[in-house]
Amino acid sequence: MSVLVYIENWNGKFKKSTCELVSYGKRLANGLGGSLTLLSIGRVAEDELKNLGAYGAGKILSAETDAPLDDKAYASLIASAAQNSGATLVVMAHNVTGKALAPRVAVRLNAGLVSAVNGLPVSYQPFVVNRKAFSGKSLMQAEITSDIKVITLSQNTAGIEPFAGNAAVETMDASAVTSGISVLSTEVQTGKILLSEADVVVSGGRGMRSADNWKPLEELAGVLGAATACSRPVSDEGWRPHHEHVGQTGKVVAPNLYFALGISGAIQHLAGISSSKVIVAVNKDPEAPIFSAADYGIVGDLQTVLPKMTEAFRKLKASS
Ligand SMILES: Cc1cc2nc3c(=O)[nH]c(=O)nc-3n(C[C@H](O)[C@H](O)[C@H](O)COP(=O)(O)OP(=O)(O)OC[C@H]3O[C@@H](n4cnc5c(N)ncnc54)[C@H](O)[C@@H]3O)c2cc1C
Repeated sequence: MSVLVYIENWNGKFKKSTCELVSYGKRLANGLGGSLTLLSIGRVAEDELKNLGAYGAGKILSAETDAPLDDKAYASLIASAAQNSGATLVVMAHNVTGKALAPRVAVRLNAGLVSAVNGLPVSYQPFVVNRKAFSGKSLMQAEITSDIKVITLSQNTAGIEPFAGNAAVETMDASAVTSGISVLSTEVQTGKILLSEADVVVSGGRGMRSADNWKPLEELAGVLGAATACSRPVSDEGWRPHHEHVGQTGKVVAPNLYFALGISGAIQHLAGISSSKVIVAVNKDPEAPIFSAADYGIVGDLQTVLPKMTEAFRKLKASS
């Protein structure tokens, strides 16, 4: 049973999450006793593609096109690559792109689809996976019984395992990509760390008390090179812009480090941060639910804890 992994690029570059996806694909292929093929769509330099050899990539199909990301066209390319490479398992990231493409690919391949998969399968035969359910509050097991299967992997749930190997890049004909979309203009956000891509996120809740108190949080974010975020009531109050709101009805983030400052830890907030690798919570209430989700917790008042944290990180950075 061979595996096809769709690898998304951002302006011709891959991210750490791509390495996790490739390494995951390799482990799946090993578990199934088959081979791994990667598919890249867009313009990516050969060296960037070959770097993925260190994570288990053997064969990489590079479909070079300048067409904009168009779900219909991309899904058709991924389905063709799966058919041509004989893949019976297609894997994508559980991000905005993967969530849009996976159902289209599954329909084209007449495949069963399970999204938001958590880590490696529970068993390969039958093919059973854990997936996040109830906004990430619990895990459910799902079996895919169709011959061809499609899954999307939740970020930071499989880890990265290095593999020794060289990747061979093959060009795939992308002339079939005829997009029904033409991009009229693009506005690139500059100077700020994008929340969805940030490695570190510093997030504030109603415990920050008011819009005027945000300076210390921004200072901590500045020292850490982090993106800033907030809970929903904070953006509803207008203390912070809506695009910073994280959770079930806001952005889903998956940083390596998430600071929850004055956030109670409601299930709707946790839904947006459950893929974070390490969660640090600061709250004055020792019974706050956020402490059950956090890896590290500080019980204390933000007004005293936050400046001390910033100072400590500043010193650490200066000495390293
Ligand atoms: C359908 C639906 C969808 C929702 N979607 C979202 C969503 O996407 N994202 C989201 O965030 N919420 C969402 N909510 C709201 C959610 O239920 C919670 O109300 C919200 O997350 C609480 O925000 P908070 O933790 O900032 O505020 P609170 O619950 O008020 O918590 C504030 C915390 O700060 C602590 N605190 C207060 N002062 C200090 C201090 N000086 N120092 C340290 N700690 C202090 C308190 O102990 C408390 O734990 C949704 C709700 C519904 C019904």
